[in-house]
Amino acid sequence: MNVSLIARGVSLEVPIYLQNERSAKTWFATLLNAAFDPPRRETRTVLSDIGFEAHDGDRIALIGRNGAGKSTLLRVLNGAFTPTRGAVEVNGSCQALLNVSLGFNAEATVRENIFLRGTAIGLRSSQIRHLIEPVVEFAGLTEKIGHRLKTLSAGQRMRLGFAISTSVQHDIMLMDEWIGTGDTEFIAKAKERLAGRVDGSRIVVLASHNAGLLNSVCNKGIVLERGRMIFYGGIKEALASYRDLIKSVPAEAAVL
Ligand SMILES: Nc1ncnc2c1ncn2[C@@H]1O[C@H](COP(=O)(O)OP(=O)(O)OP(=O)(O)O)[C@@H](O)[C@H]1O
Repeated sequence: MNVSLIARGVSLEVPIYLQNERSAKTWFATLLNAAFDPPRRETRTVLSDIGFEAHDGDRIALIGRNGAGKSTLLRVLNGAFTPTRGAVEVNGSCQALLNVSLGFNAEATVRENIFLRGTAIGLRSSQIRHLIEPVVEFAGLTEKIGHRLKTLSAGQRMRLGFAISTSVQHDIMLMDEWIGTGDTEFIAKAKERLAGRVDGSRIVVLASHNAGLLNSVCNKGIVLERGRMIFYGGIKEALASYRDLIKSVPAEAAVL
C-alpha cells in the first residue's frame, strides 16, 4: 500500500474573545463590567492555505518561530482540528506524539487508562490486552498497575503516556518537540524507542526548534511564518531559509 499525507489548501480560523481593559475597584464596578461589557468575539486565522504532499520516505521538519503554527498544523494533520477550509488526506495508519498525557482519566487506574488511551488511538481491545504488560514495564510502573492515575507523579504520568503512544508502530508519525520530564534513565530509553519508531515509519513530520535534531532526522522542511507556508523543500535549504527569515523580519512583526 502506498502511504501518503496530503494537505490541500488547509486554513484554520479559531474564535478568540477579547476583553476591554476594565477596572475592578469595587465589587459593584466588577459586577457592572461583567454584565455590560462582555468579551468581543473575533476570529483569527491560525493557518492559511497550507498545501504539501508527503510520500514514502519523507521526513518533514516543521520549522518556525514560537506561535508560527507548527503544533496547530500537526493537530490538523492528526484530525484533532478540522480545517475551516481545505482538506487533509491520510493514506496509512497515523501515530501522533503531540501531548503524551492528553486524554487520561485521573480517577481511573493505570490499567484502565491504558485501555482508554489504546481505544482513543484506534487499537482493538485484543491488541490492548497484549500491550498492558509491555507498556507498564517500559514505563517502570508494573507495581502501580492497579493504582489510580491521580496518585502518580507528573513524570510517571508522562512515562505512561509515552509508553502507550509509542507501543505500536504506525506508517505515519507526527511529532511535536518532545520535552522530557522523565529522569535521565527514562529519557535515554525513550530516545532509543523514538529512534526505532522514526526508522520504522514511512512518513515522519517533526516540529522542533532544534536544528541539529531536524538535520539528523529529516530530509525535507516546511518553514511556517504567521500560519503561512513560506518554504517547502530540502532540509538544508529550509533551515537556511528560516535563518534568513529570522535575520530579515523582527520577531514582533511575526506575531499573529
Ligand atoms: N485555540 C486557539 N485559540 C486562539 N489562538 C490559538 C489557538 N490555538 C493556537 N492559537 C494561536 O495560533 C498561533 C500558533 O500556535 P501554535 O501552538 O501552533 O504555534 P507553534 O508554532 O507550535 O509555537 P511554539 O514553537 O511556541 O510551540 C499562536 O499565536 C497561538 O496563540
